[in-house]
Amino acid sequence: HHNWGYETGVNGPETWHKGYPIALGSKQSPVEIQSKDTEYDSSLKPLEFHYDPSTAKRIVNNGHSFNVEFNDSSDKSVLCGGPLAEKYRLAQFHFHWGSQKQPNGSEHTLNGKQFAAELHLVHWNTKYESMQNAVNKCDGLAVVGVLIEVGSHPMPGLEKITNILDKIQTKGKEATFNDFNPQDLLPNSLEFYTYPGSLTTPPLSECVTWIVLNKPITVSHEQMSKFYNLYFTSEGEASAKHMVNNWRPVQNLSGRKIRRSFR
Ligand SMILES: CCN[C@H]1CN(CCOCC)S(=O)(=O)c2sc(S(N)(=O)=O)cc21
Ligand SMILES: [Zn+2]
Repeated sequence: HHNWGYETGVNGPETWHKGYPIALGSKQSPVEIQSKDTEYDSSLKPLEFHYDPSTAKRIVNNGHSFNVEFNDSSDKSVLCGGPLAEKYRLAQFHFHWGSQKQPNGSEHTLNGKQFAAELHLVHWNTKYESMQNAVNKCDGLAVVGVLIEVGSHPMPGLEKITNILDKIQTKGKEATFNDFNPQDLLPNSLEFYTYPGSLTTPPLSECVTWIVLNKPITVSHEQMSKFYNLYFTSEGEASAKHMVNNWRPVQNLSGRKIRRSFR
């Protein structure tokens, strides 16, 4: 089952449980967030992003999305505060999106709305030696989810990314990607929702403290369309498949409480 993907009925989310039984677990992600059903928690601290742009290293098409990878061999780029009891190191960020025809591709939905796309900033708990160790601990990862809508204004912080995507069109391609601060991809407000969940792709480990920002960012149609030009498939593969609709549908909350940082 290492050829999981997003092709409905072939290797898509409905088939993942065959290789990863945890797919049927009770702490799966993403989920639908209904603000009215969340609980304001005054003990939640403000989120603190301490990112050093020099830790940005590489951008890679991994056949599922593209990852901007960071050097996580020291505490130079960390997330703390919010619901987190410890410091979490930034390892990578990536996106999930829809397609030209089916423009909605966010994973979390907010008050019944699915957004065009979603950014995931992936961090692992520094009390565990590595990401590998962290993914099998319930407090191993902290992923910040940023909802993305398409509007008339481009997102300046996204330009550096959309301008290099033509260098990593197919699976396995990579390019150097230095001097980038992911804070340039955040909305003005850091109000957030938080709940215990999982990776939204195999291995679907239930190791994630999810932190979903309440406000979306806005990118332009031109910026979004550059995502649709990527391929799931590697160069020269028989049938080329555009990298579109790489999102998992919402999963059952199964009694989980979603807390919010704002009244
Ligand atoms: C395509 C595989 N995606 C995985 C890869 N990693 C997990 C496995 O790592 C083993 C060392 S990950 O921790 O980088 C990660 S975070 C998310 S998400 N969409 O929930 O933010 C998915 C994934
Ligand atoms: Zn993701």
